[in-house]
Amino acid sequence: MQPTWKEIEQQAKEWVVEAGESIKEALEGSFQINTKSNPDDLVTDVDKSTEAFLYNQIKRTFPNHRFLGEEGVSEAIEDLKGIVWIVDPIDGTMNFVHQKQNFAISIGIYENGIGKIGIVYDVMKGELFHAIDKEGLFVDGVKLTKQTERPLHEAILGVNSNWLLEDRAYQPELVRIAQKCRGTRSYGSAALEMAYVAVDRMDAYISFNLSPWDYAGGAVLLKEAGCKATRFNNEELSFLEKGTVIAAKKQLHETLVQQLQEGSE
Ligand SMILES: Nc1nc2c(ncn2[C@@H]2O[C@H](COP(=O)(O)O)[C@@H](O)[C@H]2O)c(=O)[nH]1
Ligand SMILES: [Mg+2]
Ligand SMILES: [Mg+2]
Repeated sequence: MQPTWKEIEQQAKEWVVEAGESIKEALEGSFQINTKSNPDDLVTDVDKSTEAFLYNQIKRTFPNHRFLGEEGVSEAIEDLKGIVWIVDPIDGTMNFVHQKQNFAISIGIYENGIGKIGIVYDVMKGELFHAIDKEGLFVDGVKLTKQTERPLHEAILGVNSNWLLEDRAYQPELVRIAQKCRGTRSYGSAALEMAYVAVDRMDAYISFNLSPWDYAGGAVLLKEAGCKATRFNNEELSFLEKGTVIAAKKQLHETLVQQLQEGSE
């Protein structure tokens, strides 16, 4: 008999907490640090061992489920058919290495491309953001029901200052948006920043260059919070390709997409 989404979510939550304990132990010792696409794109053997732990648990327990992870522990996948676990074992590796905090384990479980379960676990704070499709958003088992829409001038916006300084597409529009909002914040973990929008600690999060595993978990949390997460051009997020992300309360999302589109015309 197929497990229920509740049973799958419960199992996934247990695994992320167990993985978090191993990550905390690793932080007390030494670990290997390497780089990937550029000198600032860090990866450690803890990222890889965490992904391997989650992959092995999933394949042992749900053998017909598929896996898409950042560190390539499993074979690559070209489609989202069936049930796919999209996993970032440590989102915010730079923070893990430099700060030993402000990082998360992120899991999005998708069925034929539709988000069914989202889990973002702040390992050092022990804060677990979780959601099942159509069942609401929870933090550590407590359901969140309140979401406040705020206009741009009253909004806290999650944006990395790099996007405002570098000569990038949309840079003038992003500067104008940053000038209009109440304040900006940057935590260096898309998974955490999308969870913060979902639980109303920020009103929007904007980023270039994110991978599906950075946002697959947060996208489900945001859907259950009644928020919206799309590409800058309002197209749906792809869970197979990198790209831009705007995650926000619904009305603010519309404002932000409009302001970005106005500038790009
Ligand atoms: N300043 C930049 N930050 C980036 C970029 N791409 C992603 N990010 C942020 O870092 C983490 C990377 O995730 P990890 O799993 O590799 O630690 C991601 O969540 C974003 O917050 C970038 O090009 N520049
Ligand atoms: Mg990541
Ligand atoms: Mg990662």
